[in-house]
Amino acid sequence: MNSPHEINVIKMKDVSKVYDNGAVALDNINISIKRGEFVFIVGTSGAGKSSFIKLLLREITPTAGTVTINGYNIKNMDNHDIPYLRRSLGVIFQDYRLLPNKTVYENVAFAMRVIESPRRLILRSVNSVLDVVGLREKYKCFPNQLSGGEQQRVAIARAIVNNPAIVIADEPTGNLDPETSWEIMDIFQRINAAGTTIVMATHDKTIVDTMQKRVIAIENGHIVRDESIGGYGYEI
Ligand SMILES: Nc1ncnc2c1ncn2[C@@H]1O[C@H](COP(=O)(O)OP(=O)(O)OP(=O)(O)O)[C@@H](O)[C@H]1O
Repeated sequence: MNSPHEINVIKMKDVSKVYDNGAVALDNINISIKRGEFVFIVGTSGAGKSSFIKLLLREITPTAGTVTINGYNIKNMDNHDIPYLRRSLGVIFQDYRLLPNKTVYENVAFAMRVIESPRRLILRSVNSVLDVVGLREKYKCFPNQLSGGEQQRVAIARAIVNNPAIVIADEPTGNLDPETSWEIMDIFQRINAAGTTIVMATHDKTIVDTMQKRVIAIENGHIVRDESIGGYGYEI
């Protein structure tokens, strides 16, 4: 079922994830994230953050309960709905994951080619998102000719080029120095201000404490805190 006007773009109801070896990564999680929210996911190592993110990306399915993303129940989806779900999500990782032998332009355009967007639309959209991340002049560069921060900006451009409802970022500033991290956060703020929901897992205390956004803290597979304006909450 696709309900693009649903207010909750992410919903987890009584969700548990138990891996094959018996490890309980998530235990009875209940959350709703509304369209346009900016949410930090925090927690100590092994708390369950990656499992939470993997559920959102449908890399794993819940052992129990229901995960609904942009109106799709990720567990019992029709095959023809899967590309639509993917299109409603933009994903950014700590290690950028760019294609090394493609230029900046081609890395971003690739996300549109795989969904068979028309060439003219690709040209217009890629130029427009390269403007958003401030990399229009570097469109011909290859990833190894860019700094870490620039590579992450390409990854952001690629994540947003298909206009997703939700951007999921897993430790996007984990490899970056503080100043560059703030450049990335400025871009996220702008994307969020334009209406995109952002869910970001992070260990960066300064960023979480400064941004004053919703914070969901996970510990031992449980949500131990969910504050609409929160802080990091852990000593580092
Ligand atoms: N594929 C797997 N098979 C078995 N157990 C797993 C698997 N992935 C994670 N786990 C276990 O599930 C629990 C939660 O792990 P998860 O990776 O979600 O934590 P995390 O909060 O992302 O940690 P980190 O911050 O270190 O990445 C841990 O006890 C982990 O050992």
